[in-house]
Amino acid sequence: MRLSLAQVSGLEWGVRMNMVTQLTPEWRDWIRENLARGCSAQSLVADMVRNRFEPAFAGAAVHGMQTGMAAPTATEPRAEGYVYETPRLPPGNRIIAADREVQVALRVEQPALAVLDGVLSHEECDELIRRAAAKLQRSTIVDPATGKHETIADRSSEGTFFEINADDFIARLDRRISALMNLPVDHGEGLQILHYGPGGEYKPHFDFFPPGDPGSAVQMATGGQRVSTLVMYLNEVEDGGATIFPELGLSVLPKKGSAVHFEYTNSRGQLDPRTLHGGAPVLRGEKWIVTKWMRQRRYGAV
Ligand SMILES: O=C(O)CCC(=O)C(=O)O
Ligand SMILES: [Fe+2]
Repeated sequence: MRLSLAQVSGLEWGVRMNMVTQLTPEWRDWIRENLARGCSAQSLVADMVRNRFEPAFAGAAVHGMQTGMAAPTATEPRAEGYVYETPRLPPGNRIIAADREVQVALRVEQPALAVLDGVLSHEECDELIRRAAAKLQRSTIVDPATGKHETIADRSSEGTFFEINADDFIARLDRRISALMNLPVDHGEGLQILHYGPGGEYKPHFDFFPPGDPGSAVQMATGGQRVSTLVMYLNEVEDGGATIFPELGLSVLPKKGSAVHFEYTNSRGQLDPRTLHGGAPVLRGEKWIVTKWMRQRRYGAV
């Protein structure tokens, strides 16, 4: 059973400003069939935008299905494409992550996703907010065409980041997160802090770089593709602000010190389109998160 985006996050989410941000099964089939016929992703996105799809959503949907369909071999399940391997996140009800014991609250197998409690202490959450508030800037995303960071309307939040091992406090968190995500510290991008005020949201997107976009090559030149994400919640949100997974009908509600972890690049380099996700609008209060993205290879000097 899959819930539609509208059911997951309220009616204003599915059709926003008269723009469509959800896929019916008919549109899904249309994309799949046209990609199989050899139509370019660009032409499909253009057709969708003419049919009132929100451009960023259309791009993410087409690229997601394209990567999900990419390079299957005779032994792989053709319909789904993505081959699920042993999750990187360690098994068990509790995970010892360097200096802290983390509780697993929920696991999903496909995609490999888990909700984790107690990743950060409340004091650590407060300290991260205090440090970030001092240097907040408007968030940027990677422009698909140029690979440059641009401010866009789809992501109404402010953010800042901390270099890997910036100081003892950040280094301790980087080590803990690396143990939890089961990848070396130097595969990680610097911790990224985001702040959403009332109405702030992050529309559904993929964290991996879409393979067809010219800008992705720029992003992937160092460290390769992103492989997994840990979104940690730094405060309690009065209402709204869930991390939503439209393909799963799953909403993860923010809880101070908890996190959601998901994996989307396997050892073959395939990308899992089921990890489409977004930050639903904050209805009341504010939302602070800190995100860690891990790469296939060494990303930065440590
Ligand atoms: O705000 C959220 O819950 C999701 C954030 C997110 O998707 C990201 O940081 O990549
Ligand atoms: Fe994301």
